[in-house]
Order: sequence, then structure tokens, then C-alpha cells
Amino acid sequence: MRISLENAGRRFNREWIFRGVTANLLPGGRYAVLGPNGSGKSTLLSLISGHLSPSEGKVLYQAASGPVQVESVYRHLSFAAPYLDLIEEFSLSEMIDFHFRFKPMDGGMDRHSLVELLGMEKSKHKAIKYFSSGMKQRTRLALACCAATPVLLLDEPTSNLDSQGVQWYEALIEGFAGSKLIVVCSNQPYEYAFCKHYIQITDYK
Ligand SMILES: Nc1ncnc2c1ncn2[C@@H]1O[C@H](COP(=O)(O)OP(=O)(O)OP(=O)(O)O)[C@@H](O)[C@H]1O
Repeated sequence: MRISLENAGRRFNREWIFRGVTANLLPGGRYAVLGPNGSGKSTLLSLISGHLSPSEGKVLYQAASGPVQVESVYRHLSFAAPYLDLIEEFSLSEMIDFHFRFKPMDGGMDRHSLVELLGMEKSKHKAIKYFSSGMKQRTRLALACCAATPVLLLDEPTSNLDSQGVQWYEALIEGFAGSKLIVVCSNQPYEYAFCKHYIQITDYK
């Protein structure tokens, strides 16, 4: 999947958050969206994911099979962010089953190996609402990284993770990045150490 931003800008009411973003996000590319708090990183990620439309310019999606309309791009994307809700009433096992009814799981994985990867054997029947914030974040990351989609979008991936969790995240990326196009919004260099390309939001003010 190739995602092209053509002179993309977004404003809320009268305030422009960014303008004139032109970038080609290529298959297998690793991109970090950088900038201080409140600069517009999450907003740009929402444009890339198709959750928000640009106020000016275009965001275009091109799969190997041809152009993809924004309405159906979600099928090609996996997304993890601390503000994305999990289904709190579900147990971990139920959450995994539910998630992968809509998205194929990475070839080598099944529910059991995903629980093992999370290190949550003892919690697989526990309701997500009783998970700690770090356990929830690990669950979001594992669901996103283990989906067989060509695009992986991560917003502040290690928020709520302790140092062991950060190492776990690094191993997760190494294990599952494969040939995916990855975009990470971050302020923490260790979250995007694997990225080769940078989009500085402050360049587009
Ligand atoms: N729906 C909205 N309506 C109005 N303003 C919004 C909306 N969403 C975001 N903003 C504003 O857009 C600006 C950029 O917010 P955004 O969350 O994209 O920044 P960020 O760089 O991701 O911040 P952080 O690093 O703190 O997560 C902020 O001023 C925010 O208040």
C-alpha cells in the first residue's frame, strides 16, 4: 500500500493545525511523525488512516490491486493508540477472537500464540476492564502488529509501558514489521529508532 499526501492541510474551526503536507509513504517504509505536544501528530495520523478528511489537499491510497477509496481503506490498516478503546466487557480471548474476525491474523499466529506473546496466559479469561493501563496498551499493540495488514499506524506506542514493556515493544516491531508500511507518531526516540524517514509537523505550520 502506498499513501500519498498531496498538499494536505487540516484546520479545526479557524485554526490551521498544519498545511501543505506532501509526502509519499511507500510500501515497507518506516516513517516517524515528530513534533511537540499539541502540534498535530495525531491529527495527521487520523488523516493518513482516513478517520479525518483533509480541509485542503488530498490523501490517496494505492494498493497493489489498484486505487483504494477512503471508505474501505480501514481494511488495509492496523492502528494502535492509547486513546483507542478496547471492548472492556470482553475477556482477552474474546477480544482476540473478535478482532481477528475482521482482519486476518499474521500467518504464523493463532489465539494461543498471541496470548503467549503478550505473556498473559493467566489473564486470558479476565475482562479487559480489569486490565492495568500497561496491559491494555500491550493488548492494543499486539492486536495491531499481529494483523496481516500492509499498513501499521502507531500513536505514542509505549505510553503506559514500563522499561520491560518498551523492550517488549521493540521486539514486537522487529518480529512483525516485515514489509509493512509503518507510521509512528512520537516524542520518544526509542519508539521510532527503526524509522528511516521523518515528518516534522512544525515544518508545515
Ligand atoms: N476535534 C478537534 N476539534 C478541535 N481541535 C482539535 C480537535 N482535535 C485536535 N484538535 C487540536 O489540534 C491540535 C493538535 O492536536 P493533536 O492531538 O493532533 O496533537 P499531537 O501532536 O498529537 O499532541 P500530543 O503529542 O499531545 O499527543 C491541538 O491544538 C488540539 O487541541
